[in-house]
Amino acid sequence: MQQFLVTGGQPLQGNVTISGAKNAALPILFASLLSASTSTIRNVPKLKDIETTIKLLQLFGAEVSFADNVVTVDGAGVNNQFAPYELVKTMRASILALGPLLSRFGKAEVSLPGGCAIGARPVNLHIDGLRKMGAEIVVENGYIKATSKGLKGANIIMDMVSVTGTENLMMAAVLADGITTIDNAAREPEVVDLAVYLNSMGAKITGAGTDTITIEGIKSLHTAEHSVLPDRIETGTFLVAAAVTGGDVTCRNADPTELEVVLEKLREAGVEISTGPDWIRANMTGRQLKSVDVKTVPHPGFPTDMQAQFTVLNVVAHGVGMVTETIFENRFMHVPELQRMGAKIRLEGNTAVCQHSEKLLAAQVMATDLRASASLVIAGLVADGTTVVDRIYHIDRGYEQIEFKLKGLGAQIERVDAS
Ligand SMILES: CC(=O)N[C@H]1[C@@H](OP(=O)(O)OP(=O)(O)OC[C@H]2O[C@@H](n3ccc(=O)[nH]c3=O)[C@H](O)[C@@H]2O)O[C@H](CO)[C@@H](O)[C@@H]1O
Ligand SMILES: C=C(OP(=O)(O)O)C(=O)O
Repeated sequence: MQQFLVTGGQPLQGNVTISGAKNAALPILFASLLSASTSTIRNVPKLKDIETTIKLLQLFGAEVSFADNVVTVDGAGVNNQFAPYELVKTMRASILALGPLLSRFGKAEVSLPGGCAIGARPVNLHIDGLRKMGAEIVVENGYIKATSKGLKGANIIMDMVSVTGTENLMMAAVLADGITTIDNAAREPEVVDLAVYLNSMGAKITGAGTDTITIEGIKSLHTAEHSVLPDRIETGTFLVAAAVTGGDVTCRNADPTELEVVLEKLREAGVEISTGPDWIRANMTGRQLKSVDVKTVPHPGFPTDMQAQFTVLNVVAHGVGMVTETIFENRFMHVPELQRMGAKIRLEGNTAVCQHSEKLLAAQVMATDLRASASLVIAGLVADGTTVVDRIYHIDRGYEQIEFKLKGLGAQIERVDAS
């Protein structure tokens, strides 16, 4: 197992290039299963989750190549609709195989993803929506077994806003007979990027980015080319790292329109934020960080995937900041680890009350999930001494070459094999 050794004290300075968004690339790769033609997808980040997805696509019978952040998928040979637990358990987004396989082949068997560190994360909304479209679904022996004699368009009202739920149903509806509407749909930029990709393959989707998405089913999809949108969470993570280290960082290949709330919160925290069409600069030189209250909600509100990073920001900042998590029931696993570094945080229900902590001190800490890992690395960048972050396979799920990017900004961080 590998660890990061992070030595604090260096303000981050310079430019960093943002990768394509994991949470857009994953559904887009699964969507390529809907077509028997070849898709070319650019700006795909080289991540563990992408490797897992490619393994799954190959297992289904697709021909896939991945080089220089470009993936090509030829779906002509897909002849297997079984997603085994061994692969699914490492990546929840594997559930996104369900809609496309069922829609194109009339059958799919996908392992239940199971719970994870941040919460139970059930998939009932995916299943209910597909049933509304006429699928027969049983859940037994840990697998979702779905069949259909041809999905039919339906009016689906989602009980809760679900990102992958919306994506799964949107993909399934593309080849269904008739018109599907998804109400209370997720409005995340990654949902929009998936719709843009599907439409470039010939799908008829309108309303993505609003809470009602309409999909007119068609018979088949054709070849397509698409470039994945920039990763707003990776961008936000680097901006927070710049803020807490008192640095000056410009994120290149970033999209400021994707993370307006985060930028507003950073401004409120005293960070000088400037933006251009494809860059965002966070300058903290000579400024004092102030605590901010954040509450996670579905897009366009404050993203849960930035919550752990803002917890660290509030520990470094002056004042008391309340971080409230409303999306996942167990997304404060980073708190006890940050406390080991001297962070003054008190958990009150689903709120972390974060107090300015004079000094963070290096410690051995354990990453428990993707964004928790990012928060521990950020804390290490400001702590006195060398922090050891264990279980960094979590961070490799979602951050492309994070240590090289951080080193490029002057950080002291090394990847080592755990002794
Ligand atoms: C691969 C991907 O895109 N992952 C993102 C996606 O996860 P994901 O799509 O899994 O998250 P959801 O939007 O589905 O989850 C939101 C809430 O709805 C609940 N729920 C969801 C589905 C369901 O069938 N039943 C149910 O109760 C979940 O437990 C959670 O409490 O959106 C999350 C919320 O922005 C992000 O943190 C993840 O990074
Ligand atoms: C929770 C996340 O991802 P996933 O849904 O893939 O677990 C995340 O990206 O922060």
